[in-house]
Amino acid sequence: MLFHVRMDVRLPHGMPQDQAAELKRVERARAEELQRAGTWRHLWRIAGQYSNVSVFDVASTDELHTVLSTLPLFPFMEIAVTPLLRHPSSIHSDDR
Ligand SMILES: O=C(O)C[C@H]1C=CC(=O)O1
Repeated sequence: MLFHVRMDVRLPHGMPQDQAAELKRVERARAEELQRAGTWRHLWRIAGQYSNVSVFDVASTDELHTVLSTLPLFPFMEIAVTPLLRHPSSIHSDDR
């Protein structure tokens, strides 16, 4: 199942820089791991914002929730999820 996910990161203004840097480091490591596994299919920065649009490929909404809610930055993100399905006019033979 494919899901479009938008994440808006909202780190507290008072968060110490070293804590923010460590959070970003572990978030990046987890994001890379999920991309290598094929779970996090696309990851795009939204220009001018500390936000991304992503596509996740998971077996269920339960799995998506588990993946998203265990991201290191999860407590500091607003997340919007949109389920996707193949468009009938798509010329692509798979869902990639
Ligand atoms: O930077 C972000 O958009 C938030 C999050 C997503 C991947 C990552 O490394 O951090």
